[in-house]
Amino acid sequence: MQAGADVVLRNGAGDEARLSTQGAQLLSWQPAGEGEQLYLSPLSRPAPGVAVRGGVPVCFPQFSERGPLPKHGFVRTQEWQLLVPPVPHAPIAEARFQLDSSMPGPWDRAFCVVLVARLGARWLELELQAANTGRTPWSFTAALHTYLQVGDVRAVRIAGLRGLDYEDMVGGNTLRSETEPVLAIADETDRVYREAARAIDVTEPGRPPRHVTQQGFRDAVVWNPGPAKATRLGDMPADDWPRMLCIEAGAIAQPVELAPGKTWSGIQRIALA
Ligand SMILES: O=P(O)(O)OC[C@H]1O[C@@H](O)[C@H](O)[C@@H](O)[C@@H]1O
Repeated sequence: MQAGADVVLRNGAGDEARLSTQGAQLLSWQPAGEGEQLYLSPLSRPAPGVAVRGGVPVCFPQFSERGPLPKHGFVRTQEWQLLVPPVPHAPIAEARFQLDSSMPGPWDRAFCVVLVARLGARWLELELQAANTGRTPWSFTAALHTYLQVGDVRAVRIAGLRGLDYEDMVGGNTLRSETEPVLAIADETDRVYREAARAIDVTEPGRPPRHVTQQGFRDAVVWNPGPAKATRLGDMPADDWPRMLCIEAGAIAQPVELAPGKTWSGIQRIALA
């Protein structure tokens, strides 16, 4: 069964992005004159309630398995409402999606989440807003789970993480400190870098460098399943692991507490050099 409707953003510079109303998930970003920037698994079969492997899934109100809800929360498999459709050829094309607790779901909190996608010339920004529309406080963790498309992850260099503490989920969940000025990926990597306020630069031969910044989100995740885990994912070709690299903006190590009537916002922006 078909899931979600496509929403296309086109700006005056000729850049294009495509999102789905299922999960308000960004699926494609193609700046004018450049190739596709996001990885989307050819084995992903969109269907109601099924997560799509690739693009930018929105993880809310739970990151990964750090709580009782389904992994990465439930909004990535829900149908969102397109609030403001994009205006074609504007200098910055924008679309706005919303999901709230008026529909019964697995989380008994009164909430409203909004995802704003903004497409500028050679940059793309996603903003996640969360509002407590009820009378009792609640807390959440969240992430914008960005799958960058890369030629070969083993040739990619990731700069900007040195000096940060990170939770190493591959190395038995230990807390370590990043000593490398530049990170290279050779095998499974699954790390939550804390207080990642600095820019992360992703460079590889034959592609313009990608400059990833974030606001509101305190943590950043670097994830690649590596060859062994990739064979167990089921919705991605096993030999595609070198073609993707997740650089995620997250509110993870310290859950965000939201009082009644309050709103939180977090942004991830990717710019091509
Ligand atoms: O397979 P999923 O549910 O989309 O999750 C993918 C990965 O998402 C990452 O954010 C997590 O750090 C990994 O631990 C996890 O495996």
